[in-house]
Amino acid sequence: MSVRIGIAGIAGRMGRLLAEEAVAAGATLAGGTLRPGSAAAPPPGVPVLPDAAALFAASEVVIDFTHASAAAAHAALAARTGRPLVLGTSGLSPVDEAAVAEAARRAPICYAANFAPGVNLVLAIAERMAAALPAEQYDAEIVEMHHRQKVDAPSGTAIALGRAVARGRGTTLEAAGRESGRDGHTGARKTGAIGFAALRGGQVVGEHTLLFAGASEHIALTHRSFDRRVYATGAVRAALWLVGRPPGLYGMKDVLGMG
Ligand SMILES: NC(=O)C1=CN([C@@H]2O[C@H](COP(=O)(O)OP(=O)(O)OC[C@H]3O[C@@H](n4cnc5c(N)ncnc54)[C@H](OP(=O)(O)O)[C@@H]3O)[C@@H](O)[C@H]2O)C=CC1
Ligand SMILES: O=C(O)C1=N[C@H](C(=O)O)C[C@H](O)C1
Repeated sequence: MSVRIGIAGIAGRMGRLLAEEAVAAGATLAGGTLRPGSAAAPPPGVPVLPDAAALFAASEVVIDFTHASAAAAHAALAARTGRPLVLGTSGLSPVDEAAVAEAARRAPICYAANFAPGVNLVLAIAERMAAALPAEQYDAEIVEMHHRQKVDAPSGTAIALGRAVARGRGTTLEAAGRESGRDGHTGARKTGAIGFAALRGGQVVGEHTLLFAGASEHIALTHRSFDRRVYATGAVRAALWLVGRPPGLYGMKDVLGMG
């Protein structure tokens, strides 16, 4: 019997690709949801379910690439039903992330800023680079560029890169401090802070560069996605991996065996 996958936000850019990739992986599409009140057209042949509760009831695993405002409710449904959840949505607040972590005590949840395998390798390398390059000598700056429709900034991946740098330096992103959106009389850059710059334009799928800027040298690590299908393939892989796992908060590195 093939795994029944449900897709929240079925009419979105990612929702449509997730439906295609789920079928390509041999899964059955249990159905999808639209934003409440939305008039968007779902991909042909995919059953549209009335709400997220119906989606969880019909599915063995649910994939959510929607909007941050929906993440906590989807995580709560995962906890209530025990059904696995793959969460790719970005822009979650600390409160939303705490709700996801709490839900993961009762259901397996795979939450990842980026489901592309290459990005997860970059995150691991970023942590090692940060451990080797002292914060007093190398300023860490993260630059990302995305399509003009993206609604959150900096991207989830940029924040994950910042967290990886902070971990490598034995601290947290909150303690290191974020410097974003510099404009006007900002004062000098703080030593140890992690800088973020977000560019938006055209149809850029996703580009991230982590720069370590020293007085005499720069070292840059760049990842570029050319096709967002790479995220859909990774998320479906995560969904199939998650079925039958015990409750817990997993990441794409666990799916890839890099945990
Ligand atoms: N982790 C990763 O690897 C990746 C993460 N993402 C993230 O995934 C999210 C979606 O991206 P993308 O597909 O480009 O965005 P889209 O806006 O194209 O798709 C999101 C879809 O979700 C719908 N939606 C919003 N709220 C709900 C809800 N409560 N229930 C059901 N559907 C809802 C939207 O409807 P409507 O348009 O009517 O508002 C829209 O159709 C973003 O947060 C993005 O950053 C994207 C790519 C990779
Ligand atoms: O919105 C997008 O498109 C993407 N969002 C994710 C993010 O915020 O990091 C992943 C990828 O960069 C594409």
